[in-house]
Amino acid sequence: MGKTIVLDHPLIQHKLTLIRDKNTGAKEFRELVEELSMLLAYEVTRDLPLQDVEIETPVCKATTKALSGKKIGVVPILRAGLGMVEGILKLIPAAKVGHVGVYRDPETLQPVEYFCKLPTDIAERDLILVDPMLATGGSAIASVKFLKDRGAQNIKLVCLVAAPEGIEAVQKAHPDVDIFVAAVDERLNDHGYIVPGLGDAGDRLFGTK
Ligand SMILES: O=P(O)(O)OC[C@H]1O[C@H](OP(=O)(O)OP(=O)(O)O)[C@H](O)[C@@H]1O
Ligand SMILES: O=c1cc[nH]c(=O)[nH]1
Ligand SMILES: [Mg+2]
Repeated sequence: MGKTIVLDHPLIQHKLTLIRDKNTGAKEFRELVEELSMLLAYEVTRDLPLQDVEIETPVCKATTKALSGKKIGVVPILRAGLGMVEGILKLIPAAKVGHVGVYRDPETLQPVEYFCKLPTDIAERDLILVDPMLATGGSAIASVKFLKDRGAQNIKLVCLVAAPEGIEAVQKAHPDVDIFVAAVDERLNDHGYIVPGLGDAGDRLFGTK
């Protein structure tokens, strides 16, 4: 079974409260999602491999650590996942970015796939799949399958707010995928929205409501 890691650092909890507030406008919402993504990325990349490098400090020669160059891919689930990309790229600028387009049908809540553009060497990369919201889990499950069908083997799912139902569904469908979240909320409402949640992340990021 994949692990679910809840990242409850005080800075993360504080910024989450700000984006949950319905009075937070699109500009501040976008900035906070970027900052939160950066804070999550710090923990998500904790297991990146290092190698010894020889350098010379102003004082002496030294053997120190540097990233060994593991290939990473960041894959946002369109649209809302786009809001998380810049924050992660600030920490790992060499990562390549793939895009998976999935929206949730508002009536059936079933995921509808409409776009996919991935780096050609996707199978060699460790992937960080990002979406602010994990509700029923349908979109994330379909996106992980998308990536696996194209050869991806090592996928981490990174979300801001998750419902217990969504976590359980992803763990069941893809037990090899670890999930990193800033908060696990109470439940889903009758319309499949996370309670208390933050509303529709895509609409709040892009001002489409
Ligand atoms: O876990 P699920 O029940 O599948 O719901 C979560 C999905 O819903 C939202 O996307 P939405 O369909 O609103 O598309 P958008 O990002 O284009 O707004 C959200 O960003 C997730 O992708
Ligand atoms: O609460 C929710 C559920 C799905 N998608 C969102 O953007 N928010
Ligand atoms: Mg949306």
